[in-house]
Amino acid sequence: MGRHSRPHLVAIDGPAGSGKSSVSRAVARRLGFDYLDTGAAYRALAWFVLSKKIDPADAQAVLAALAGFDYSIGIEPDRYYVQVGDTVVTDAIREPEVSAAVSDIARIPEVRSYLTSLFRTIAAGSPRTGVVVEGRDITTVVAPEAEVRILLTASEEARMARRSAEISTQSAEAVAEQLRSRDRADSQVVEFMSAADGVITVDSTHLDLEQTIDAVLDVINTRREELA
Ligand SMILES: Nc1ncnc2c1ncn2[C@@H]1O[C@H](COP(=O)(O)OP(=O)(O)OP(=O)(O)O)[C@@H](O)[C@H]1O
Ligand SMILES: Nc1ccn([C@@H]2O[C@H](COP(=O)(O)O)[C@@H](O)[C@H]2O)c(=O)n1
Repeated sequence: MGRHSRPHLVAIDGPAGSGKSSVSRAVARRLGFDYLDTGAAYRALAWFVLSKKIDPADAQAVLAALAGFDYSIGIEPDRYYVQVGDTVVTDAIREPEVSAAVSDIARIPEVRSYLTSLFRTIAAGSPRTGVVVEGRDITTVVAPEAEVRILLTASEEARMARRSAEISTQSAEAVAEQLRSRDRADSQVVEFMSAADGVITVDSTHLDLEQTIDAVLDVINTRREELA
């Protein structure tokens, strides 16, 4: 595919377990777009900080560590990986201790502005015609200019049930409490429970994964027709 001036952006936000990653990746595949998982960078930084025995709540120490944070991510939907230095951390960043530490990292304003500019650089460098970017503040902070902006929601009950179906090493109650407390902490820093002006809500509570992917594709196609 030849170079172009700027890839089209689809911005998707939502709470933990709403289906952002699985839906965004599938949508990117169908559109021939790249897929940028922004939560992976916050998680990778949390992993990096923990690996150095730094307290994630110690903002000064985290910021000092940021200088040595050598991060890379695969944005092709079928070549997804997350790497810090020479270490592939694709699976390690999903471990419960990283999930428990990540909100402390994400509340540090300098971390947010550093990663926001990294996300913009990565998305702008995509050789494809578009990028689906997902996270918590993509529609509002990272890419408020995106052509299509979507808030992907689902009831708390549905999100907990989906997440606990994935995790066999912890009780459903423990998984639910972790999800709830992460959303509570993250909500103090960014707004992702209700849609900002111009952001379209897709509620997947009563949809299965395929239906949700189709609903998001419908929103994208309608919006792109409006803009054409
Ligand atoms: N509409 C849906 N119906 C049923 N299951 C779904 C649906 N959407 C997503 N899932 C499943 O729910 C789980 C959580 O989805 P996913 O990891 O994509 O959420 P997320 O919003 O990226 O979460 P997090 O922010 O915690 O990383 C996955 O197992 C996914 O397959
Ligand atoms: N745009 C974003 C994306 C993520 N975060 C923080 O990272 C955590 C992990 O995100 P997942 O999508 O992988 O669950 C999340 O809990 C937030 O703390 C963020 O702040 N902004």
